Amino acid sequence: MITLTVSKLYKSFGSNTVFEDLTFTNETKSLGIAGPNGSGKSTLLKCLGQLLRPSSGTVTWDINGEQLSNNNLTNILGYGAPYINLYDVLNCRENLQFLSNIRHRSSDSNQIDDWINRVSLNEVAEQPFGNLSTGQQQRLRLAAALFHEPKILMLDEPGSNLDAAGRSLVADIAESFQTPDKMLILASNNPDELQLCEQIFSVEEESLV
Ligand SMILES: Nc1ncnc2c1ncn2[C@@H]1O[C@H](COP(=O)(O)OP(=O)(O)OP(=O)(O)O)[C@@H](O)[C@H]1O
Repeated sequence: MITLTVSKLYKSFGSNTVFEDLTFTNETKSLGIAGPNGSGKSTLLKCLGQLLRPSSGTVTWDINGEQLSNNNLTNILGYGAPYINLYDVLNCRENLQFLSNIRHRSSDSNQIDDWINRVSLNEVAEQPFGNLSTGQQQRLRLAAALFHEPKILMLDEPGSNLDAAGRSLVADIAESFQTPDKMLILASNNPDELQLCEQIFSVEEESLV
């Protein structure tokens, strides 16, 4: 079981306070982060995923009752978002292979092919990322977040630019995280995506709703 504990989290950019004193615990398998444009969903998700340092406060991860050593999420986190850039000049397979190399994992080649198929990019697998359509790029971002089989998955607006089949893929991915040893955190202002989650945190109301 994974437990996320957020305590007195505060983040500002200069004089712009995005949120202050956020305190909550999530033990459910899937947490949605809701709120209108500019309310701080991405900023909170980045703080939870250690992409951004909070101005103050703490984010703590416990797995099966034990705090994660150094709170280090590196090998257990998958993060998919429009602002996670892949390399334009590398093709789909090369981008995933590059990520695998920097994670020092040698066992990923089957997962790479598997995920390229699962996101239906097999026909463009040899195309440079920069030549893909925006929806195809979003599909590769999902594969990049998932092929190393993370325990914690964070998705920011996962359905953006996706067609009906792509949105259904996101629902399948969310479903696959509904097990006690995993946690999905999904930031969105799309009610259909938020419905995939067991519990919702509103950044506007600064509380679980
Ligand atoms: N790197 C940054 N530097 C300065 N201000 C920032 C930065 N990132 C976000 N902000 C500000 O923080 C606030 C929250 O932005 P954030 O992107 O977290 O909102 P959001 O709820 O995810 O919005 P959207 O629904 O449009 O994606 C906004 O006022 C934004 O201008």
